[in-house]
Amino acid sequence: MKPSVLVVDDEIRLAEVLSVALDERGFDTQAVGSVQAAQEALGSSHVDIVLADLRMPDLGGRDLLHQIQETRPDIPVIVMTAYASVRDAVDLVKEGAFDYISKPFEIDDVVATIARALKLGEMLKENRRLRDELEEKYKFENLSGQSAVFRIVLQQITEVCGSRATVLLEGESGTGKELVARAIHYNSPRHLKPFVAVNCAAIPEALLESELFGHTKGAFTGAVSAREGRFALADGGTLFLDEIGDMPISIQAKLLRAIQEQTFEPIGASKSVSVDVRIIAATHKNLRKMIKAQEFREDLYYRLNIFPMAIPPLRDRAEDIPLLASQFLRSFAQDMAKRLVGFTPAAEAAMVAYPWPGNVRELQNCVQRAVIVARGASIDVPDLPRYVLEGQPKANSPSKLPDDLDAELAQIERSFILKALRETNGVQVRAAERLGVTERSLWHRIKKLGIRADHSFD
Ligand SMILES: Nc1ncnc2c1ncn2[C@@H]1O[C@H](COP(=O)(O)OP(=O)(O)OP(=O)(O)O)[C@@H](O)[C@H]1O
Repeated sequence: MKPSVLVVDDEIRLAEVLSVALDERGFDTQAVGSVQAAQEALGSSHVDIVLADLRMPDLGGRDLLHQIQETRPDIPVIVMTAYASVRDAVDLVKEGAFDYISKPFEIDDVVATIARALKLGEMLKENRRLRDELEEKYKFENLSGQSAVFRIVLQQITEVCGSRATVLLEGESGTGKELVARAIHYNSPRHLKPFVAVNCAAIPEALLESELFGHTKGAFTGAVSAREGRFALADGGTLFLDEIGDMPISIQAKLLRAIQEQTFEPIGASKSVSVDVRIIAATHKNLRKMIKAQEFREDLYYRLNIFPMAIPPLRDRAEDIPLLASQFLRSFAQDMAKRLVGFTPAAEAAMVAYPWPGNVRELQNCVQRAVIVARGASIDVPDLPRYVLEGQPKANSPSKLPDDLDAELAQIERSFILKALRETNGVQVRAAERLGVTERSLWHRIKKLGIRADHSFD
């Protein structure tokens, strides 16, 4: 396809002459006489490059440049100007125009400038494609779950994503905290700026301060050159501090100041650096307990805990397991080019009943493995890792296979729940505690199994 050029000049004759000359050089050119006409052309046809006259009587080249930057940032704009206005054209280049050409111009110069702009345009389009892909990946529709507890999470993301509020995500490992953090960022006004993640548990204490705040050249042995920290890299965007509970107490004061005042000194620097960074922190540890044990600063906790979100463990939203599992199945089967239609009811029941201590990550790994080993059209019980099945309370005689696994598992679950209710005189909070599940999870199971509240529990 020929590269398409839009020429905008109120002296329409000039625009047309240029257009003919460019067409002869292999371009597909349109000539229009005003900014409004240019906007229409941009809206209705394919345009790679815009050549706009700086001065036009109604809206000028500057207005058009700004509009294109807003709406079509991947289209480079070349400004055409009379010699007397070169200064203004230079200003427009500073404001983001690709280049300027001064009238009267040689057509070869124009073609050379367009060729350079096209290269840039291709790069911008590629960047945009990558960014769209990334945004698509973290759009929060990609956070799957329809259970009531998970809907609360989705609702909270909607509430908080538009603001700059610090978010504290609390939840077990593998529950999706990082995915939630990304969903908040990519749905916030900061989405075009970086999302920078730091796993505080994975970086040795001696390096963490420099990793976060950067250092000057020679600040310490080994600092052979200056390095920007993650705070500076996240400027304008979001800094995700994962495993904040593992942040050494020695760095917590500096972190608190950086969050509070949005300034910090890189190691070895005498001047402060100012940034504009939104913080999302995550932890699987109980920070309140850590405060009591003097392992976490209380002031930092309050600063982080502006908008707390509890990300539920998978066992508390067991009704989401089939949905998540089939999504993972589809994606892994596609990656491995395998034809798999789904799970057998028995395999699904086994997954729903397993408590998934590693949460969604563990489920994802389990499905991946099952997709690899599956030989039939559906994933069946033997395709699941043994631990998923062994995670179930064992049947009376493990060597005897049940004829109906679903019914067998339901029966086992039912008898344990009844036993727990009996031992706690029907007090569900205490029965849930005994069974190591939340009250909500127990309630769902009671409902699913049809255990009546007035049951005698025998
Ligand atoms: N609701 C969800 N829908 C789809 N995929 C999910 C969901 N929650 C988590 N995942 C997937 O599960 C995996 C673990 O999620 P993530 O890394 O966000 O968890 P985490 O809580 O940050 O874990 P850790 O505390 O161990 O860092 C990821 O591959 C993620 O894509």
